[in-house]
Amino acid sequence: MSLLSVRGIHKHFGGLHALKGVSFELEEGETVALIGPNGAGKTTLFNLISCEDRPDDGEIVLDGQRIDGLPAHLAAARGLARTFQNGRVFGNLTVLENVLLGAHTRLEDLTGSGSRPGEGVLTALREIAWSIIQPRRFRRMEAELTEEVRDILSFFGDRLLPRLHQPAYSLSYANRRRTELARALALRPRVLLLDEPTAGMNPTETDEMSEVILQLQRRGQSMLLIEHKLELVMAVAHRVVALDAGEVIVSGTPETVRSDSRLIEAYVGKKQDGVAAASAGAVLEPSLQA
Ligand SMILES: Nc1ncnc2c1ncn2[C@@H]1O[C@H](COP(=O)(O)OP(=O)(O)OP(=O)(O)O)[C@@H](O)[C@H]1O
Repeated sequence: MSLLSVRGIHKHFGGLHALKGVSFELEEGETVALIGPNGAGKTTLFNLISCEDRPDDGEIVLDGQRIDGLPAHLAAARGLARTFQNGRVFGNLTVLENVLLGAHTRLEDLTGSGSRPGEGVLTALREIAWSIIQPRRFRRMEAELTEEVRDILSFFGDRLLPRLHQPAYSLSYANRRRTELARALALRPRVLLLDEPTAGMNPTETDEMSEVILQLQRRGQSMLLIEHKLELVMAVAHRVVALDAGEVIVSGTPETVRSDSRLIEAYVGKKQDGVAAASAGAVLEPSLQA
């Protein structure tokens, strides 16, 4: 049984049929890259898998259980964590606080508080009460979580650790994106969804992120990755699923997908008749930006 199964997903936005029966699998420990030109439906698919939106048809199964249509916080509790294309951190919180937020779902499990949308104040009161009733246990847990945050931040070398207590607004763009990824990792996700983790990064930062992804892979982390940079896809993906206009046009190993004429067609927008030697790699390097 696959860790994540996406089966026959359809999504409409008014008259636009954004996803047309998309299916693919993610196995335990695998990194699958979702590629495709702008507007292909990649982010829409991420929004459905992370349960920020629900499909019109089809099903999404994590570890044998359907998750499509669940509230997003329950999907997170089942082990889905994501990062966003534009990077989302809380500017006024420190790096430590931002990453601790990622562990919040697990903290709730321990305290039994289990927040729901609209219950923010009640949840906070319950947690404060809990910390007063069991201060030693709470402090121990906090110390353990802080240690865990340090461990996660060490993935990024000395990029974040020395900045543990700095507010996120004072960080560079690349460090804010690293902080966001660290927060997702603090959830200890079964499946990590990375939406263009190197967008806006320079080549050195991109190489570093590629190394982080490979490190996560070695630890057995299962990942779905949206990425336009072909070099990064080739370096980290076990398999590639290429979308165009809401449909899977080709899937397979990076090498086979890269040289598939359907991918070239999707990006270039017309048949490459007579271009015998062309491969998607040759046509699309250095990035898959449409
Ligand atoms: N909330 C929405 N309302 C209306 N249309 C939407 C909405 N979200 C996405 N779309 C449309 O659905 C299609 C797929 O968009 P999506 O953002 O998923 O593509 P993408 O492959 O992620 O593109 P990009 O690489 O540019 O991020 C596009 O035509 C987009 O305009």
